[in-house]
Amino acid sequence: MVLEAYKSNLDHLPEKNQPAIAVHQLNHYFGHGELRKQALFEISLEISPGEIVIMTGPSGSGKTTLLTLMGGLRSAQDGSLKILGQEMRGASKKQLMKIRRNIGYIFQAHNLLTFLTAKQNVRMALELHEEYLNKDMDAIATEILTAVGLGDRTDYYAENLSGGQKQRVAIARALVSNPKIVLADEPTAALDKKSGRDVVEMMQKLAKERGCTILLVTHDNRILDIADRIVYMEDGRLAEDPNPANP
Ligand SMILES: Nc1ncnc2c1ncn2[C@@H]1O[C@H](COP(=O)(O)OP(=O)(O)OP(=O)(O)O)[C@@H](O)[C@H]1O
Repeated sequence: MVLEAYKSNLDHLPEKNQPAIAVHQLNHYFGHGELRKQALFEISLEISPGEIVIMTGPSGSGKTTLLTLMGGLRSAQDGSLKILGQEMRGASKKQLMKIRRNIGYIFQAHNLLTFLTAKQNVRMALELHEEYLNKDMDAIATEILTAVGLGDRTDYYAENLSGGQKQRVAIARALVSNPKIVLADEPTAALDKKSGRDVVEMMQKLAKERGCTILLVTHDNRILDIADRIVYMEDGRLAEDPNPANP
């Protein structure tokens, strides 16, 4: 009953008015007792549906911690964190799972299964969603791989693809089920300048076509221009970049 109510809450989400991500006074701590260390301090941030936000800032400033909290990959401890209207603090495992199905994840180490083909890697993401089980998942996987420029590589094993191609497969895999949110952590870190640029432009294009919200963590100044907005993290605190055109 509760789950049903929650499902209908998600299905009828007033997307235009409600932020995709709403963070309010979020604190996060690692360790216990004397070793307890605060990593995030009073973070507040709202991201609208369809918005592309880049988070940047020095190493160790808390970017990955915040991203994994938003992805429901670690538990929110203090403050409020709403993803697609669902409060993540105190959420049940079921609620977290439901939210995770609406999120695509792209990490630096693309995490492809190297013994599967590009198409099989993308298909796996669809198999997690009941609504695709009766559909032609191979055709859907092929379509998105073509959209990221890999139409002629669908049957290549991931281990035989270049770094840039693997990252494009990871993008196809993250976006194939039309997630409402994509969280990307340093998606260009392992790529040369041209491949990095291609990959983020691909993400930007697919996200805009599909109305998907993107939060992307990067140190890569060359890709800041794809963002609608840039936020800056330092020492666990967040600030809107005062001058995003000249990082
Ligand atoms: N599992 C953990 N246990 C203890 N401390 C942690 C843990 N994960 C992160 N930290 C600490 O929290 C702080 C923020 O780390 P985080 O990885 O979020 O930073 P970051 O901005 O993503 O850094 P980078 O750009 O290097 O990835 C750092 O001081 C880090 O040492």
